[in-house]
Amino acid sequence: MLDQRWFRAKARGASSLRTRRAAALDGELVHTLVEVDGELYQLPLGVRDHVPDNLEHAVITRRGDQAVYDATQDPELMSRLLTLIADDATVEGLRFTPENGVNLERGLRARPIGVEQSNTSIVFGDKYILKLYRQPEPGPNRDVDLHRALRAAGAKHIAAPLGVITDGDIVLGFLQEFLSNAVEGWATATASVRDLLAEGDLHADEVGGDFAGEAHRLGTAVAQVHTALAAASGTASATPEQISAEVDAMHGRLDTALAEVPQLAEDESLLRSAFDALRTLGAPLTVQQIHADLHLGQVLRTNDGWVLIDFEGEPAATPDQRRATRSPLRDVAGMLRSFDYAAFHLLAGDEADRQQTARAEEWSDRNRNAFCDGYAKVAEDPRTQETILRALELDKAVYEVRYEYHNRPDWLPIPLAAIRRWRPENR
Ligand SMILES: Nc1ncnc2c1ncn2[C@@H]1O[C@H](COP(=O)(O)OP(=O)(O)O)[C@@H](O)[C@H]1O
Ligand SMILES: O=P(O)(O)O[C@H]1O[C@H](CO)[C@@H](O[C@H]2O[C@H](CO)[C@@H](O)[C@H](O)[C@H]2O)[C@H](O)[C@H]1O
Repeated sequence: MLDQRWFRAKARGASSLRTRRAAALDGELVHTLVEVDGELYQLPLGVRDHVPDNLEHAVITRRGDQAVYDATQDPELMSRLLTLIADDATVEGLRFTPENGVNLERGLRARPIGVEQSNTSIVFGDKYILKLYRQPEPGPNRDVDLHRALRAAGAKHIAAPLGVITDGDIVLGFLQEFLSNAVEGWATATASVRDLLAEGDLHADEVGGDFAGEAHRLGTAVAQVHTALAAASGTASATPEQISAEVDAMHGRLDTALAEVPQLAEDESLLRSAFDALRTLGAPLTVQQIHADLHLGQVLRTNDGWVLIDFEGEPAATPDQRRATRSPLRDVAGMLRSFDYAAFHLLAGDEADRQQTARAEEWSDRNRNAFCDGYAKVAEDPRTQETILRALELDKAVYEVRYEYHNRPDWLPIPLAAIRRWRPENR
């Protein structure tokens, strides 16, 4: 577990492991929930006498002739989960439930999605994708609930929810429509930047891979999802106490980042005054349910348009924090930061080449503006709320500084440079 991306407490390690529940779904598939230092993890296990060569990498332990291995890597065992959902089955207290009115196709070949993520996802044929939550929590599951609410509101721009696996009030798995012709926003955006940087003499609007049309459509899609979420679960005006608590939280996140990343110190006062400016906003701040972890890796471009995925919320947030209503501008800020990342990630770690830096800035400005233009077709133009947007972008950049410091130190200059671009002499 310590080697897996989904094991969140890597830095801390693990000192105790306890099996909370083990359910034999059949002779070879054993569903387990284990507690590591009090935190719950989902581990579907395969148990076989003879493990085929292509599953050797998944073996966890052997008991005599029997091997115990990570069942998510075994297409045959995963296909059984789809059959159980299609059958609306209950086995050993686990419920496998299709969404109302959904008839699932059985017998589709399963394959793990293959990318290391916070959870483990399995694709069935080219039709369905099942996300197994590695750290499932008792109580409402935001990803499932918001997909259902958006579906009920007739929202486009999401993948249809098709079924769930539950254990009492714990959602273990979420089956959705698989968008087989989709490509991730991050891949298409960065391909566009690569085209631009390869063409030293051309501007962002002159190269074949210009992304502005896509950024515009993406802005419209995000605003439509916000409008649908507002219709489904309402909006409110944040009280002065709520705003104050949010500003305090921003300062708290900054305190933590400053203690860990010395390079952030020179911009401390810029950051603090951007956060404090929220305390004296002249206008009300509207809050509602939002995506809450939006970036170019959370959007897929299909033949029909953009789709937002993964409504779990911020990875590090507590369940209560995830359920809280937030300003939709937080999602906008996340996406604006992502355009900045896409523009500058190819240059991270290199000596600054002025021409390429200028091109990357141009790409970022062009696509950030196109996104806001697209958003403004459906909802209020985010750029009219400059103070809020600045504070939210900087708060996200502070989060990213810590994230990169711990996970991808080569990319640390990306959020640090973004913060520096807010210095008055650089505006
Ligand atoms: N409905 C879908 N159709 C096609 N691909 C998807 C779909 N949902 C997720 N994916 C792919 O699976 C990856 C992981 O999904 P995500 O919901 O972000 O899981 P995690 O919580 O593990 O990050 C995504 O980055 C995307 O490439
Ligand atoms: O795993 P999550 O998708 O919940 O998010 C975490 O990892 C992201 C990186 O995969 C990280 O995003 C940062 O890098 C992205 C490019 O890889 C960029 O598009 C985002 O704008 C940037 O924030 C995210 O912050 C982290 O929570």
